[in-house]
Amino acid sequence: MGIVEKMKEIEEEMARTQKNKATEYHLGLLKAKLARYRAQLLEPTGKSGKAGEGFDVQKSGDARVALIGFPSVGKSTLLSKTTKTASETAAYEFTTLTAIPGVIEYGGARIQLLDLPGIVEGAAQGRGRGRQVVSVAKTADLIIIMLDATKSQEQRRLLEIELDAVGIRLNKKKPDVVFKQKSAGGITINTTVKLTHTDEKAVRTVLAGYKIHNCDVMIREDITIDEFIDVLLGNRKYLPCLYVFNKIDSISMEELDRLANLDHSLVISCELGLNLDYLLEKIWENLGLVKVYTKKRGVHPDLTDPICLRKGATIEHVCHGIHRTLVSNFRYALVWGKSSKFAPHPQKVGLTHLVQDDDVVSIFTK
Ligand SMILES: Nc1nc2c(ncn2[C@@H]2O[C@H](COP(=O)(O)OP(=O)(O)OP(=O)(O)O)[C@@H](O)[C@H]2O)c(=O)[nH]1
Ligand SMILES: [K+]
Ligand SMILES: [Mg+2]
Repeated sequence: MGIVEKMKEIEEEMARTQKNKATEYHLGLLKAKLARYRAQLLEPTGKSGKAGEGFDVQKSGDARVALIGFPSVGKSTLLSKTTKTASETAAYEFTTLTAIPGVIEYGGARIQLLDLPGIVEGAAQGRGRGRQVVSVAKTADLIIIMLDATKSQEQRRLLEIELDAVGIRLNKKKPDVVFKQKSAGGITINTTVKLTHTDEKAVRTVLAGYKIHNCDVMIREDITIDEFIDVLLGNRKYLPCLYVFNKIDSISMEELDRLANLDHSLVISCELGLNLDYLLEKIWENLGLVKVYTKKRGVHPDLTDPICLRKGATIEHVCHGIHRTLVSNFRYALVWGKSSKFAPHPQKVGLTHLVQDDDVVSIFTK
């Protein structure tokens, strides 16, 4: 029996099993088993390139955004409208058959936008090019789930299931759980909050399911058992996601209003170019990019060519952005802007200083 069939059997058994106190642990075990099979399913199967890479597209620029959606929702139209790259668009499904990268230039950043083939239900299990598509999604810094505003809302849930199946968690933080495996000493479970979605026994059952008999677990958040399994497996990707409803030229104002107000959602029309600027703004915001301008002694900062960094970046990252060897000759830096505690005056800082958006930085070397 192949993995997909085995998974199907477990899913069927889970569906058959009534959910109550008595079956909770059995269901927990089944869930753990299912998650293990899913992981196996995603193991690379030999020749087709790098592990889980899917399509062979080089990452470039400051961040990568992946366009995920059913066929013909307008993904390629969006790429063609927001970048200099043209991707074939047509009224028929599966027009796009491979990954097509374009570059969005925004706020001094170069953001790689990946147009991808449309995916269908069962993509994660290998239907169509779905598995490749969802693998590429895992390499992105932001996912755009593109939806056809004229079609049923069911689309969104189906896409979420596909991404979930490959370990992508959308708009979620990594659960606050510390898990440490040991070679002896049994299982210790500590909790700092009251668990309302699961309990210690369920956690122990799952650990048994993974044949883990010695470990320390510290739970610092009211997690579900699924979230605990995520921590255990460890290879989950927690990514921001924007739900973009396209083709609003073809829906009523009431419907438009409703969609625009959903969480993490916005509405656009690629065809009419409606709201595309707002989309770019939201992409920037959700990527959490920070731009820093550099300044040489005695001259004005170069405002045309910022260095783009991730939120949480330090002066050390700025140095790397300028030159590879700068860090080894580093003496101190002066920073102007939001991160200077003497703003509007500069602050003298070291390599570990956190920079903020729009800071100006001067590096002084030995
Ligand atoms: N009404 C309307 N149609 C649009 C809009 N954007 C795209 N379309 C149309 O939708 C159809 C599909 O567009 P594509 O860009 O090829 O869609 P896709 O998601 O890339 O499709 P696949 O590559 O097949 O997965 C084309 O006929 C487009 O002209 C829009 O904003 N409004
Ligand atoms: K199409
Ligand atoms: Mg396309």
